[in-house]
Amino acid sequence: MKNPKTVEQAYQIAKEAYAEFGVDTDEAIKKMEEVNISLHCWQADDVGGFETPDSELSGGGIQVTGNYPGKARTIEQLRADIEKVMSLLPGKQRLNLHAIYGDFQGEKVDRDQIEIKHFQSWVDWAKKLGIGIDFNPTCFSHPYADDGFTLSSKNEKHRKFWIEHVKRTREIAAEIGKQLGKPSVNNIWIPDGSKDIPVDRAAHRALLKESLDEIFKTEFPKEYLRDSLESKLFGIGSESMVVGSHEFYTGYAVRNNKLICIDSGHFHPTEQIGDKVSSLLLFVDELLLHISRGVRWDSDHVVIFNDEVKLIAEEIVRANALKRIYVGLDFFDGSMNRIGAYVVGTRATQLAFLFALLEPTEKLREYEENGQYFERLALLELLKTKPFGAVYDYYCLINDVPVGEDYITVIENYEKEVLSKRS
Ligand SMILES: C[C@H](O)[C@H](O)[C@@H](O)C(=O)CO
Ligand SMILES: [Mn+2]
Repeated sequence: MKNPKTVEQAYQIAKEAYAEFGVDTDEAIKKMEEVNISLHCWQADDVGGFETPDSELSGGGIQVTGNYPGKARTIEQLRADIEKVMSLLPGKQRLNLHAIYGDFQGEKVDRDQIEIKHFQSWVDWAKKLGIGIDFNPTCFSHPYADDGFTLSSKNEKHRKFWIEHVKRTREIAAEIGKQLGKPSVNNIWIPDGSKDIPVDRAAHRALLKESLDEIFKTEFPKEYLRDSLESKLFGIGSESMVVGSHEFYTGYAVRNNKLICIDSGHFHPTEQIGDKVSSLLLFVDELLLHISRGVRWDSDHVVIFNDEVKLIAEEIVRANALKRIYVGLDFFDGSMNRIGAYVVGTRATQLAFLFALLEPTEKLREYEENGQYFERLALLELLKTKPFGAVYDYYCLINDVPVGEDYITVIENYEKEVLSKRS
């Protein structure tokens, strides 16, 4: 176990190193309070949900691979897992819930029938923990989504069914926000798309617009509900067209004052997601992030502290926009200890924000304005070798959570004592 004295000493050295650049490490740690990460419930059970005891992800252009033992099979198990994850993370998190994770008590409740009563036990649980809850309609793993279309379906019966589902998720999210005293972000992502070259993109996009107009007819107070729209470039089985493209939702969100959700796994691999932040923030009030890691055709690998995530955090901090950003995660990996995956991914995201908060941005801007480009590049490079790990360790220490590799043993023990005993 890490010796707290050593952690403090390392922090003092780091504090001095950053002070040489005019950066106050205490202030950076304080600012981390504004980085309130929404933990996606679906990493704990491979996006199965609780509609039936054996619910599994199907379709939707997304896929979970791996069969590592210990996935959560009940609400109680999922809550225990999330609480375990939270006990290993500094700062305060939120929970991001999908509509298929209701407390249905063995009753068959179709998606167009869900109500707040199915989520009340989640709200009560969140109240106890003092956390907020975000929400999502689930427009996949359902027979009415099997043909690849939901809100943009040409089948009127199916389209109406999904419109009703999404309307209900907005009502539920608004009630969650009201009861918890923190707005709930209801993020709409639909899988609609086409494997091969479609000829009627226009009709599907017109239908999606019509469906959204109908869904958003009802207004809810902003302090209870935020509406967000998530685009995607392609999915598995929707390689040739996704109806809800980036252009579609950017246009819709700007015109209708909605949040845009940027999922970092949903763009072309050479696109820099961080580059989008300063543009979008000029035209929408707030953004939702789904921090993920795309690897080849998969958009949902466990987040690591890579250049992609670093740039996203840097651009948000440089734009002084932490208060306008909701940070969520979106990855699902069934090939490793799922609790470990959460902690690695969330800590990596926190590390990216802390790294950004430790940047001497004013100095870098000064170099840039003077045309001192070598100096700008040199400083950016030097920052990569500064002791930000010691600052993160100290952040963990003062939050009373395991420092550094200490969390690995805790998770191994949880696996031995809890996860391995699940059937
Ligand atoms: C389960 C989520 O809704 C889903 O991952 C969505 O956010 C997405 O990113 C689909 O690729
Ligand atoms: Mn996503």
